[in-house]
Amino acid sequence: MSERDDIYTEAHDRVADFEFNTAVARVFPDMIKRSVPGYAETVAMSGIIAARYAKPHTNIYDLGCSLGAVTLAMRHALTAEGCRIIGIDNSESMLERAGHYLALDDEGPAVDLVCADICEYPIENASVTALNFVLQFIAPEQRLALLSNIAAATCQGGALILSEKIAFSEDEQSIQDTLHHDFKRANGYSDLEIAQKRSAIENVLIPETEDVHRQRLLDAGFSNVIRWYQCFNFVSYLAIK
Ligand SMILES: Nc1ncnc2c1ncn2[C@@H]1O[C@H](C[S@+](CC[C@H]([NH3+])C(=O)[O-])CC(=O)[O-])[C@@H](O)[C@H]1O
Ligand SMILES: O=C(O)C(=O)Cc1ccccc1
Repeated sequence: MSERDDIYTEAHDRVADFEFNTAVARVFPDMIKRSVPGYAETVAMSGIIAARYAKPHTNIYDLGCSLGAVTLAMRHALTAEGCRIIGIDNSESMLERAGHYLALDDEGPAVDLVCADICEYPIENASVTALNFVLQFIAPEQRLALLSNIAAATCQGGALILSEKIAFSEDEQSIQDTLHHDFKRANGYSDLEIAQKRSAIENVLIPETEDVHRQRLLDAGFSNVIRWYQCFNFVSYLAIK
């Protein structure tokens, strides 16, 4: 089992920007489970959706794969013949650990893990791509280019599975934030941990509204966007080419 996330327990005068370093990789399964409401369901359903949209002899991408949770969910669910799964992350600490999990798993199609920036990596012959809580970490001005690359590489009838922390109008924002913080508190995070993590991610994780996400997915070349899951401010979309 993963170690407990105690990264923000001590008080700091100045909280550094959040990074996917070795300390975060070590506690990541605990951190994401206690921080993202519905994370386990999102991962499991990404496998179910990938199986429905995967086409034989295409590539299945997990962009920003971290420890490979979605990579493995897709690997276990796929039934289309001759697919290749490619998990990409630019954090060496994450990928090294993903490699250990993958080595314990031998069920399903071939998986390649690649250490690269997803904004630079060539995506080709895709039927399914997952971006599970990753686009939110890409600079907003780079998001359309990334989604356009994915759409251009995706075959007709293929899909993008996109999960994000999203933003709302002012009134709803404060309700959703309060409920998210209640969720974190119920999972054992103190008010200090919640406040320090909040300032660490402030300039690093940039949420956008549902309208912005939907319009950009259409502009990128997807023809249909549906919301298939929401728990508080964490939402999952299916964009179909
Ligand atoms: N430019 C980039 N290129 C490659 N990787 C990147 C980049 N920017 C960020 N990352 C990677 O995106 C991942 C985001 S976590 C994804 C969870 C996973 N999908 C999961 O379903 O468990 C989400 C979270 O921590 O909230 C990290 O591993 C980063 O290194
Ligand atoms: O912890 C938070 O407040 C989040 O928004 C989710 C999260 C989960 C893991 C790393 C960074 C952000």
